[in-house]
Amino acid sequence: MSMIAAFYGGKSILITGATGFLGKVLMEKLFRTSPDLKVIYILVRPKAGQTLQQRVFQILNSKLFEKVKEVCPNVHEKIRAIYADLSQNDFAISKEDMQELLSCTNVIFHCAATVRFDDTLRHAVQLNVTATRQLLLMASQMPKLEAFIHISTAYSNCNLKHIDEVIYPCPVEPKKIIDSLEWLDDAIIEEIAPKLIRDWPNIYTYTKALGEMVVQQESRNLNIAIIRPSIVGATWQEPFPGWVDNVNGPNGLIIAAGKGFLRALKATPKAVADLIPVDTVVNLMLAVGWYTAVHRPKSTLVYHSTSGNLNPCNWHKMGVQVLATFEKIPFERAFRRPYANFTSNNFTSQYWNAVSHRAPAIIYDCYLRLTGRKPRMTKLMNQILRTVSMLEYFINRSWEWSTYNTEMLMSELSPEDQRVFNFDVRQLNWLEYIENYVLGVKKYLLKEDMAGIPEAKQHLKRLRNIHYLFNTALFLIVWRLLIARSQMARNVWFFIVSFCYKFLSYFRASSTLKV
Ligand SMILES: CCCCCCCCCCCCCCCCCCCCCCCCCCCCCC(=O)SCCNC(=O)CCNC(=O)[C@H](O)C(C)(C)COP(=O)(O)OP(=O)(O)OC[C@H]1O[C@@H](n2cnc3c(N)ncnc32)[C@H](O)[C@@H]1OP(=O)(O)O
Ligand SMILES: NC(=O)C1=CN([C@@H]2O[C@H](COP(=O)(O)OP(=O)(O)OC[C@H]3O[C@@H](n4cnc5c(N)ncnc54)[C@H](OP(=O)(O)O)[C@@H]3O)[C@@H](O)[C@H]2O)C=CC1
Repeated sequence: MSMIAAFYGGKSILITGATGFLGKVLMEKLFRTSPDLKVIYILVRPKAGQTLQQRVFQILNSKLFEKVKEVCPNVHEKIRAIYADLSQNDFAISKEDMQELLSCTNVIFHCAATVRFDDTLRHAVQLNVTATRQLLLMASQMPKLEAFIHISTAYSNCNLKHIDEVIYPCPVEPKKIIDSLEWLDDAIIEEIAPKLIRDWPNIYTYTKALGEMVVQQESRNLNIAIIRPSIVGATWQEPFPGWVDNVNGPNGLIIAAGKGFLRALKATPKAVADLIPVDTVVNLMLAVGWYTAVHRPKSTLVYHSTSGNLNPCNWHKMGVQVLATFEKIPFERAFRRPYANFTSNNFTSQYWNAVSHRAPAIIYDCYLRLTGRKPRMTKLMNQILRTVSMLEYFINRSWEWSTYNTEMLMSELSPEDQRVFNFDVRQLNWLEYIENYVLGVKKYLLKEDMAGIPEAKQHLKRLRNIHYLFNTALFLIVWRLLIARSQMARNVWFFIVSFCYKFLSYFRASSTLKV
């Protein structure tokens, strides 16, 4: 019997960010392994014209939840969506809902955040810092609360090279920042933002670091733990391999590469690609929830959910496997054949951007214009290059994350819990994982049918022929222009032609002699 699964039985669990990538997988696993849990409260806002109920309905009816519905047929009754906007005072939760949350919650998983790298400082602080403080305040008024699990990121201290499982202080107190944002206007905030974030690469990682400090300062006598995942990727094993549902992090790049838009990347091939499957992170979260509630560690423990320390894979290996998978299972209607260069040199990277990205986009847009259609490729390419430039920081560096607490927890689990809540990334086979990942992107993100693979392969063959034809024509045009203008080029040309002619004559003569 799994002790962790039993622990969540009969519990009321509050999840923020349940509609996000991590949150959905967390709910799925909770319902599947502890179907006798009492209720999962989720704080949700209406979005994209959908009501709360419609959003929950959509999640529960997705492929991700197919197994859950077998194990826990009354899952609809066990999920209680509460209207909340985490960027508002008191989260804009009604009095009655707040009362219920305060009196019933046993465990909190705080996943909600803005993960955009370019968010405004005001919004990112509201969500990643102030909302965390507000939730901690609520938690301190919950008499039945046993554990508060805060999800941060392994990159919250990416200004350091070696990162321990401790909370590092930020140069400016979070409280000072929260207070000053109340009276500063937006223009001034954006002006001071670069000075505040110093050597953090973006507002996201900086505000996540502030969020951790808030957790430390406002922990009161709560049982709190912090989990820091690195780059969260598709599911490894559960509920099935390769599930993924948004374009963040590597996902968007895999699409861009598979569709042939992205053919060069400024990356350091030997740098560690610290990906961690989302189900591994969720298993660790549930184990940490149990451990924090049952063992009540004296201080706030930080757990790294990273792979580089235990089972490293670098960007070169990852890139090669991604490309190999595109060969086997290509994406449909690719713009160009998937191919890529990793370069760590600025100049070469600019060159590849011009030749491999911008030029084909401009040529294609000319073609669209000539055929009376609206040009769109240059805009799309600019968008992709902007995204890539935001991610470049993370694919050109390596970090060392210590994992003492995570390993300690692994050793505390019973063999059954180690199996059901496996977060031992040493067992991960990267090649298999990446193949399933790319397949998952194709199936669950692009919604492409496997039956379309032969046609996709045909399309790639056509693209290869167009590529050869285009290159040959380009070569001949350039050469013809050179010959017209330069004596030197003409001499070289005559030399090559006469050499070929002599070679052919010799070859013909020797074969005639043999006969
Ligand atoms: C010797 C070597 C030889 C090598 C040979 C082999 C070479 C092989 C090479 C293979 C080529 C490459 C293959 C790929 C291999 C894998 C590469 C993986 C690289 C992975 C890099 C990952 C780095 C992640 C770092 C994460 C660190 C922190 C982790 C976290 O804690 S949190 C989660 C991270 N958060 C995010 O990822 C959010 C990032 N996104 C943003 O901040 C914003 O979206 C934005 C990028 C700033 C863009 O903002 P905009 O307002 O301009 O646009 P908007 O958001 O509205 O989106 C516009 C459209 O763009 C789409 N889009 C969004 N994100 C991405 C994305 N990541 N990739 C692609 N496209 C994206 C979005 O969907 C919109 O589309 P539309 O709706 O159609 O308009
Ligand atoms: N994905 C990754 O690679 C990594 C993620 N993390 C951390 O994991 C956590 C979850 O990330 P992930 O699931 O990927 O992110 P997503 O962007 O997929 O999910 C974010 C969640 O936060 C919710 N949210 C955002 N703003 C509000 C708001 N104002 N009110 C209510 N809810 C809000 C979103 O709700 P809605 O659906 O309404 O937008 C969504 O449910 C975050 O704390 C992130 O920092 C850490 C390391 C890596």
